[in-house]
Amino acid sequence: MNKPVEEGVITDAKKRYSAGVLKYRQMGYWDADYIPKDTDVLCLFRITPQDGVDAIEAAAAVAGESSTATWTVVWTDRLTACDSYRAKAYKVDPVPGIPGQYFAWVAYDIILFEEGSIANITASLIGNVFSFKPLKAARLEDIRMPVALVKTFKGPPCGLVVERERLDKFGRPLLGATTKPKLGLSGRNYGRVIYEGLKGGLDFMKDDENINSQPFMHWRDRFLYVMDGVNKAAAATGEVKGSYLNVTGATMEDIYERAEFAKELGSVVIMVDLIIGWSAIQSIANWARKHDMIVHMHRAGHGTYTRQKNHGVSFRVMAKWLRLAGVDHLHTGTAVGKLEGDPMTVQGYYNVCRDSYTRQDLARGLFYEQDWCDMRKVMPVASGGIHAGQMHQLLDLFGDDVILQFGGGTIGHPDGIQAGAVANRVALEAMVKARNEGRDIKQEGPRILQQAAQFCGPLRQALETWKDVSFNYASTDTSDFATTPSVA
Ligand SMILES: O=C(COP(=O)(O)O)[C@H](O)[C@H](O)COP(=O)(O)O
Ligand SMILES: [Mg+2]
Repeated sequence: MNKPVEEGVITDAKKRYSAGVLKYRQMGYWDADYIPKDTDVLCLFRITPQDGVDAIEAAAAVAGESSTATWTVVWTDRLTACDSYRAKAYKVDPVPGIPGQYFAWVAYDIILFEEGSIANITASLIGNVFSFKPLKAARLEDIRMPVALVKTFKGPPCGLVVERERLDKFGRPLLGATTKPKLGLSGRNYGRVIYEGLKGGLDFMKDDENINSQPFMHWRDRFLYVMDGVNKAAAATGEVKGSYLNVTGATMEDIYERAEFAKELGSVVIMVDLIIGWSAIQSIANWARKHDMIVHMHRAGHGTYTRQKNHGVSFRVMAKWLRLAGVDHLHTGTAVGKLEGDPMTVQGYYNVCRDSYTRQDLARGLFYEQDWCDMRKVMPVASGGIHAGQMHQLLDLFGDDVILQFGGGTIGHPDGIQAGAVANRVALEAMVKARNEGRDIKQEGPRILQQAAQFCGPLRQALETWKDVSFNYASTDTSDFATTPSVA
C-alpha cells in the first residue's frame, strides 16, 4: 500500500526536479514517517527559527544543509541515489518551557560519512548549517553514532584501565595540579613547582593550556626541567609520577617533534589543546598508540561554542567525538569550581567518557543510547577553581575514575606547594576511607575534613584559607528536563 503523501511534499519527479527554488521539506528533507535505521547517524538539534519560519521547514533545512542540499533544485541530484542520501528530519518537538525553540531529530545514512574521520563528520554536521539565515540559532545537542561507524575509530590510545595499571594506582581518584602562574616562569623554577607538587603527594602535574614555547621558557627547557622534577619526585616517593607535557605547536611537525622529545625523556604522558583541531588530534592519537603514551586533552577553547544553550555544540557531543578520535584524559568540568557546569549536565559528560553503553538519561542531557563497542574509556578530568574543602562533593559527584586537579588549590597554599599537595592528598584519602566505611560523605563531608585536619596542618590551613570561596552563579547550560541547583 502506498503511504499517504503529506501536504506540500512533491512526488511528481517532473515538478520535483524542474529548475527553481523549493522548500527543503518539498525537496525530501522532511519525512514524518521515517524510521531510523540502526546504521544511521542520529542527531538532535535545538533550533530557533526566525520569526515566521515554520519549525518543520527549519528542521528540513537543517537536514538539507548538513547533508546534500543547497538552496535551489539541482538536476545533478538525479545522478545520485539522492532519495537515500538525503538526511531526513523526522520529528520536531517544542522545547519544554522555552517558546520559539524546537528539538529537531535528524537521521543521516551512514554512506554520507568517511570511516574514522571526525573532520569529515563535523564538516557535514556543523559545517554550514549554523550560519543559515532562516535560523536565529542552532545547537547540536546530542548524537548517536551507529556501531558500524564507531568500529572505524580506534579510540583512546591507552584508556583508563590500562592507565591505572601503568601507574599502579587503584581505588581512588588521581590527583593533579596545573602549574601556576600559567606563563612567565623560567625552566628551572617551573621544574621546582613540578617537583614540589609531586613530592607532596600528587600523581600528576600539568602544563597549562597556553604554555608552548615562549621567550621566557622554550619548550625544550621546560621538558628537561619538568622531567628532572618528575624523576626526582618518583625516586623520593616510590610512586609513578607524571607531568602532562603540552606538545601543542604551530604545525604538526612541531607537535611530533615535541612529542618525540617527551618520549625520549621518559615521560608517560603528553598533552594537547583542543584548538589544534580534529585531524591533528587523530594524528597525535595514532602516534601515542604506537609509543604507549597517555594523551591528555585540555579542552581549551570549547566554551566559545559549547557554553550557550541556544547555539553551538553541546560538550556531550564533543566528548563523544573526542573519545572516538582517541584521547585518554579529557577535561569535563567540575560542577563546583570557577567554570561553567550544571552538576547533572556535567555528570552526563562523565558518563560519555566512562560508559560501556550509554543509556538515555534526559536529566543528564543524554538523549540517545550509545553502544561504545568495547572502546577504551576516557579518564575524565575535573579542573578549574577547586580546592580541598570540596573533596566530598567531588568524590560524591564523580566517583573514583576521575583526575581531580587543583592548580591554584595546590600552588596557592600559604605554606607552599608541597603543603598544598599534602592537603589535597590527605583530604582525598580521608574522604575515600570514610566513603568505603559507609559514611554519607555528601552530608558529613565538612566534618570528615575537619577531623582529618586535626592531624594534618597543611589541610587545616587549606580549609581555613579557602573556606569562603564560592562561585555560586546560575548555569547557562542546564537540562530541559530537570532543574538542579548549582553547587557553590
Ligand atoms: O588552569 C586551569 C585550572 O586552574 P585552577 O585549578 O587554578 O583553577 C584549567 O585551564 C582549567 O581546568 C580549564 O577548564 P576545564 O577543565 O573546564 O576545561
Ligand atoms: Mg588553564
